[in-house]
Amino acid sequence: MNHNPVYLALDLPRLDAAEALARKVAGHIGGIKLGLEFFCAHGHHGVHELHKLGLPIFLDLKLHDIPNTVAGAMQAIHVLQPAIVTIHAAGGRAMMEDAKAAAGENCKVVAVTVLTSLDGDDLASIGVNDQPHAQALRLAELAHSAGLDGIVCSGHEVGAVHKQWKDGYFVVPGLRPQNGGNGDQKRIVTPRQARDDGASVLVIGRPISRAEDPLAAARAIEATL
Ligand SMILES: O=C(O)c1cc(=O)[nH]c(=O)n1[C@@H]1O[C@H](COP(=O)(O)O)[C@@H](O)[C@H]1O
Repeated sequence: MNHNPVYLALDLPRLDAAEALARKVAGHIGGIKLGLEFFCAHGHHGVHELHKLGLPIFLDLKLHDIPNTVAGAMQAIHVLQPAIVTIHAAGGRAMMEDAKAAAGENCKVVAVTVLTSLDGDDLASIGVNDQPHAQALRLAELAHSAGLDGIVCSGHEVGAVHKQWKDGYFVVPGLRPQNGGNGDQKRIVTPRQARDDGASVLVIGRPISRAEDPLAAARAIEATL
């Protein structure tokens, strides 16, 4: 049986609504991604509740602080048994090394390179003069050398990153089916293209959660993979 690479991003303010949505599409996704909105609202309790569905949990906390603080945060979430946790590659090598060392045993630690909501102009405005592609590759190399399991990047970069890091674990958000609107995302591809280019995990939120019929949307995405 093929492993379903889709992790549903549950960016919803209400716990009952998040649980209901996850339950509805559970047969058509491979895991659940709980991010800042969910974690700030529902914390450990919310994660324990979603664990009841029996799907792997991706805790997208995008940690970015001094090494000691990030390592402490990683230890504090062992009890939640996440399958994947995100940190920011821009936190630097020492932060990434210490985060990995502090992670639970079966937890993949992946570093966000360049957010999919940013383009070249956004990078220039924060003093990064490279385009997203070059910056994502640079941070991927740093994450690799720091001993992480993989990175988060857009579908525009995943093919190139895959070529330089053969056994990396690549999380790709910013996915839109053929007929989907961008919203706040600037570097998007289709789920199928990201998978074909080497994505290990496809993060999909609004194309399912905001669809008129989320179950039909999840099924339609699954059928393209
Ligand atoms: O780390 C992430 O998951 C992430 C990184 C990134 O560069 N871009 C990005 O959109 N995400 C997350 O992926 C999800 C995308 O949601 P949708 O745009 O609704 O599919 C959100 O939960 C974001 O927090």
